[in-house]
Amino acid sequence: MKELKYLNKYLKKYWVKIFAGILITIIARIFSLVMPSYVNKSIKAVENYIGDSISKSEAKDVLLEYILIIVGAALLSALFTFLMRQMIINVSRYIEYDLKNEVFDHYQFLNLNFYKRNRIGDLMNRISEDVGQVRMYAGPAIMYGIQTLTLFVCLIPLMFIKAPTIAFYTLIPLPILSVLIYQISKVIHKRSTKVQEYLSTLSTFTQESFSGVSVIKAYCLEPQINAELRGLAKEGKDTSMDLARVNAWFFPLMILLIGISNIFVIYIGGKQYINGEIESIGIIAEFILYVNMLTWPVAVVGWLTSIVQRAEASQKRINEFLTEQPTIKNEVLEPTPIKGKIEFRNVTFTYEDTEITALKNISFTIEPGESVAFLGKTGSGKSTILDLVSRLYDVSSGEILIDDIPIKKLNLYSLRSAIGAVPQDAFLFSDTIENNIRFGKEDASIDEIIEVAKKAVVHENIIGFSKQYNTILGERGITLSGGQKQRVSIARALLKDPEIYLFDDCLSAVDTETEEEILANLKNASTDKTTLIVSHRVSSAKNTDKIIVLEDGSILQEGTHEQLNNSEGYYKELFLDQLSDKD
Ligand SMILES: Nc1ncnc2c1ncn2[C@@H]1O[C@H](COP(=O)(O)OP(=O)(O)OP(=O)(O)O)[C@@H](O)[C@H]1O
Repeated sequence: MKELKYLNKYLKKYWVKIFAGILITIIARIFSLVMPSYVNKSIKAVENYIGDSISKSEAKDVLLEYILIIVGAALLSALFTFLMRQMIINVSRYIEYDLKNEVFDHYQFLNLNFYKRNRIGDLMNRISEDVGQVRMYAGPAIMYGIQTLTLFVCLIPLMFIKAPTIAFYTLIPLPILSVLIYQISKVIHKRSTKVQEYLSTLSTFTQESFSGVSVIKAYCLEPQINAELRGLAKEGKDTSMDLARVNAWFFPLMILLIGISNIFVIYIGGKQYINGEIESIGIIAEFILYVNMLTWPVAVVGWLTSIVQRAEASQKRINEFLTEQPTIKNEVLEPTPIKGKIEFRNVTFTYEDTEITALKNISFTIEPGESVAFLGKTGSGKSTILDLVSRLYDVSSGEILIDDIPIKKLNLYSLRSAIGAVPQDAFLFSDTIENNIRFGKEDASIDEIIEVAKKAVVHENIIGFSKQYNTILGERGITLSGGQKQRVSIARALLKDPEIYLFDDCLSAVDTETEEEILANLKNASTDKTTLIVSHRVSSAKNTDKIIVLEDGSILQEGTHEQLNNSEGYYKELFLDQLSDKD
């Protein structure tokens, strides 16, 4: 229960509802206890009539009164049971909602490293499956727990008062039932976890097969994929059958043990009646009803134990993530305005997970409003520089200053709000094109969106779609070409109108003519903005104020297009190469 203590704050938050729910549960149970004793009384009244102790009309009156009491108590019990579910089950839904929000909010705060260390499927599982298991503790477990406790506390003494011998024999099979249900629940849990695991393997496999269908077709891999799927399906069938087999024991076992209890009641009760130890046969009927009332709660004891164990395991998994602290923290609460000067002082950066030192003792300064291009072979560290400017990572040694202030002394949100980043793999949400661009500025008008789309040279493409800016992208809609995606992503950054632009090789998928048009527009849009452009093409770099060529994490060359073109080296070779390609 150590891990589940985490939920106490939510239980406190909803204590009034929970308390009311508990009271209502107790009342509902007490009303349900009325019926068996009135069934007994009714049978006794019939016996009295048969034995001529009361007249027919007296018997009729008494029976009518008892029936009304039974019906009234049943209705009240039903009403309170309804209210009980409304209270306690609703609370568990509120807690589930709060916990999901808390976990999701926390995920948002964690660094990129966290996402690299953990699989997306696992993150999703903890927020859905695990929170669902925890809800079972916060709702049904509390509800059934109170219900069972109330019933035990009220009913068992009552049974012993009414007929101790029958009560003793009736109760013998019930603890056995409880233990058996607990054991079965444990096996069910183990096997259903296996089924869950299998389902996630199957969905990953099918999702990959559908996403990679063009590769599968091109390489004629259909027979292999089918064979693999058949293998998986057989595994799935076997695990599900295992689960079904153990599930099948649940109800027969319950019925068997109720049956045994009922036989005890009839046998022992019958014997006692014959011997005159109990005054009416009605008591046997009353006890049969008690047995049936007790069966589910007794079974629930075993079930609840396994629910609580599962919830504990799930909360442990949730807590593992909730206690994870982001390494990149905002340490400055008040907003810090950003002008756009960027300085790297002897910056070295090593990725923790791969231990690759992507930048080695790099220094450079970019003045506000300057544009700088970063060139170099793949893996030379260009994108890493941009990630460090956004403070997606903190440097391993050295220092980054923005407007002459160490980056850690800036408000993280002010910094990121002042940056318009266009990543290498443009990511677009499964939403309309309009909303994807609006991401850059939530209150932007459609005219503003069209204006930036024009600057990113994607407007013509968009109006070519039948639904134009309302075209849905992604799985539910159309797939944009690589170049179109990049340009929508550029439009999004332009709409943000930030102080610093970070363009990470974001024109690689557009032809050189469009590239030039976009670059000219970007130049106009970003005259007073600090602009960092990562590229493999000289065409993207030649009009910038400065070019930095990287090699293996170090600066190889630095200067303007003219300066670098007039000296031998990587840049000049690249320029000549690309010039001849263009020709
Ligand atoms: N998130 C990451 N985790 C671990 N290692 C990384 C990560 N990103 C990049 N690296 C490694 O750091 C080095 C520099 O990568 P970076 O992406 O900065 O290069 P790049 O010059 O932008 O390359 P490209 O031109 O291919 O985009 C590479 O060796 C790469 O494998």
